[in-house]
Amino acid sequence: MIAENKEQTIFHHVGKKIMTDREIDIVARIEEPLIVVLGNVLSDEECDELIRLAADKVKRSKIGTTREENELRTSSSMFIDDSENLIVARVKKRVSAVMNIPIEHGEGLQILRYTPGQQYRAHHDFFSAESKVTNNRISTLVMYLTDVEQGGETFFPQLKFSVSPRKGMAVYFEYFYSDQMLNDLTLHGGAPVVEGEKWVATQWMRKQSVM
Ligand SMILES: O=C(O)CCC(=O)C(=O)O
Ligand SMILES: [Fe+2]
Repeated sequence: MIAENKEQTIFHHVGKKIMTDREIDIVARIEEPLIVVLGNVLSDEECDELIRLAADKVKRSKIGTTREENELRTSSSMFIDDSENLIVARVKKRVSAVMNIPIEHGEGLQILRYTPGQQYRAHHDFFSAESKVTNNRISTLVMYLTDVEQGGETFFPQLKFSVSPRKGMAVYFEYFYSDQMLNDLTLHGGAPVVEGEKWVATQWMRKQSVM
């Protein structure tokens, strides 16, 4: 039974499909906090193109890419701001429809690459109250651009839940609840890759437009 006092969510899709320019599958969901596993979000070609754009960017210049030195995240990351690119524009439009938030609230697509041993320790995507950030993040879509032979799961330790990376699939979650405890439960990380390479594209949405 769904409790009457269930909190409002941003994600409004029901049933098993989301109709965008692509038919996306709602594979599984946890209700509070809302976590949704999605299938068929990106085509193989779109995944490959996002990886190519990111790899290209690393090669062209070291600007825009950071090899993380801290303990929290050991992967490499870069933002794709290639709005000229037709595939990027199409993906962003789809992502906005899935997340039910205008793309102007998005920070741009962040591409992360993990090689064996690399990981993203458990963290929250929102900024803490002490950070004084006024336009905080409210939701996340992590899209998997590769299959990973072993390891690399997105894990939610408080919920004892994890998602295995699968090319073209994604995991969505949001943390814009009035009950801060629900937001805190969205603690998550990327488990160390054991074998293979893991690439993801993350879209974070903010409460207000960033443009
Ligand atoms: O790599 C993952 O599975 C998680 C990525 C993540 O937490 C993020 O990009 O904020
Ligand atoms: Fe995260």
